[in-house]
Amino acid sequence: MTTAHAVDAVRRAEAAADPHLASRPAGQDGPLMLRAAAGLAAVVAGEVRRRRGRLYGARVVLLVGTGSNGGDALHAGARLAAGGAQVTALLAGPRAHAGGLASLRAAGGRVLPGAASSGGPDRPGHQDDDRGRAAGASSAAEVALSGADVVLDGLLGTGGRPGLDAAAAGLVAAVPPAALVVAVDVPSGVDADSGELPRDAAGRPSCVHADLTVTFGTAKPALLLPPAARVVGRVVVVDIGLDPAALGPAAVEELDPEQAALLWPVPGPQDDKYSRGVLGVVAGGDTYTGAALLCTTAAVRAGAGMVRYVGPPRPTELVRQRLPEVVPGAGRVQAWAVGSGVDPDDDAQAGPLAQALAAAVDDGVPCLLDAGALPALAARVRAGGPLDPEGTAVLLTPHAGELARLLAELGREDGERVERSAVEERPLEHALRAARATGAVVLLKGSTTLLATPDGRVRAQTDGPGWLGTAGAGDVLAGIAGVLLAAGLAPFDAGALATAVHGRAAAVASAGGPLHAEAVALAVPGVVAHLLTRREWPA
Ligand SMILES: NC(=O)C1=CN([C@@H]2O[C@H](COP(=O)(O)OP(=O)(O)OC[C@H]3O[C@@H](n4cnc5c(N)ncnc54)[C@H](O)[C@@H]3O)[C@@H](O)[C@H]2O)[C@@H](O)CC1
Ligand SMILES: Nc1ncnc2c1ncn2[C@@H]1O[C@H](COP(=O)(O)OP(=O)(O)O)[C@@H](O)[C@H]1O
Ligand SMILES: [K+]
Repeated sequence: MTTAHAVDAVRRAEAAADPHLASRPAGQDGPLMLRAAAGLAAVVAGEVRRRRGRLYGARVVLLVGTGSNGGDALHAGARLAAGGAQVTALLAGPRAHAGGLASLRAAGGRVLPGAASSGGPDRPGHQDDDRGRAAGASSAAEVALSGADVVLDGLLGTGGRPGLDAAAAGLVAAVPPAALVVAVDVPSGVDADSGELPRDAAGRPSCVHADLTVTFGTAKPALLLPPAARVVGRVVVVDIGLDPAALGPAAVEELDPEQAALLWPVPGPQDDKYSRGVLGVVAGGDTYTGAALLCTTAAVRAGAGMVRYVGPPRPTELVRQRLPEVVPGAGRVQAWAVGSGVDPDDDAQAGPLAQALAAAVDDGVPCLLDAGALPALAARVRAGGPLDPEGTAVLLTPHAGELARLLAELGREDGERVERSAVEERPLEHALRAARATGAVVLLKGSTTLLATPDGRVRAQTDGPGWLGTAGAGDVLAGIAGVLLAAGLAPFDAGALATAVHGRAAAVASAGGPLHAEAVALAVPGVVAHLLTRREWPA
């Protein structure tokens, strides 16, 4: 499991690991920063050697803010300079970390003012110009950056307020596209705890876009969470000697292949189709017949003991023709997956949908509620309050637009409006809110899919290629997750595992090019076989 811890928890663990942390005089840096810098330098040196053969002569530019994040970059820069790299530090602020500066200078590195508006490294360069645009980099900084092979972003770490000031933004804008951008601890500008990306006046994310993030002790939540996950690149965690017990429980988790393989239900000799789990599907209708096919195909391919399809004659006939394994009509099930491609005004599907919801609420039958089933849930919660998370196993699978509508529906009496854009900008806040308000586990779909429980546990999965954003992909996810619910997995596990397998199946179906939703469903058995036999995802 990849885990991330909140900034507060990291600070407590750092204080526990180094009791002298707060009292050390400037310039005398303790073991934690020196380990962080050593680990950072080793990762960067390895990456440079992989790319250009050797570290000697590589042009490394450090973007240095005023805090300890800049200190890490400067100490790492000193090590890289000692290894033969040409290292230039560009100072974004009026001061920089004393110990780091001394060590870089001693190793032969250069130190330059970064911002155009600053007269020297000792003068502030923070003012926005009168239109609020970035102040731009100094000409010396522009020259240094234009030839950089590697840029280390040490502007802001866990002590940073979200967003870049004008001086920092000017430096970041001058980073050449070909340079390898390595974020120190977190890409500067992101909100380390929430994963939110502040925007500049033109609406663009005001943060560093990294190819690689080297983080210390444990990942920070933003490295796993949407929307920040898309600006962090590959994440490498450097061990700096923090005690896991001092870190406490993770704020965010991501399933890795070992966990996924352990969770995936494997039938034994004692099993039959009923013990493995029967999934009932209420999906599609006379309009969206495809949703019925995609959801049931995914369920069959994900290894359901049995799939029952409930719907009007036209989709039922299509399912019967294409999937001889599927049993038409309602009956006993171990879980329901309902709502994918169901028009909330479809009278034919309203009855089965309501029955599945009632079975979930009254009898605790596990239930996935997607798309067209979400309004019925909102109505149920408005009438009867949140579901009991102990007595029910309900997984909601909205995309951002559906989550906005669900929250608006739940807050209708208060006249609340929730825009899709607000969910996209602050997905963690909205997913947690929906989980608390409904008593269900919320799976918020997107390029990074977020899972939140009513008691505040969070997982984030970034497994699929952008090609997965295609019509019907959500119906396939519902089929996979439904099978896992029917096999007895808790909604939080079923949702995360289904998301991971769905994303990896999309990668296989895509092989770098376009895919269609059915191909994702068809790729599921191969991905699961690979996972179970090798404990890793297919390449
Ligand atoms: N404390 C420790 O034990 C360790 C800390 N480490 C490093 O220290 C970092 C945290 O250092 P700090 O707490 O000094 O914080 P930062 O280095 O993140 O920055 C804090 C400084 O930046 C200024 N600032 C904050 N937001 C700003 C913004 N938006 N624009 C301009 N200036 C802004 C603040 O006034 C402050 O001077 C970590 O991310 C990590 O890189 C590592 O060396 C590992 C050990
Ligand atoms: N940019 C993206 N990168 C990776 N996966 C994505 C991206 N956009 C969407 N997805 C995934 O594709 C699926 C789309 O589901 P959904 O929005 O319900 O579409 P539909 O209703 O057409 O099936 C979700 O699993 C989502 O996580
Ligand atoms: K940084």
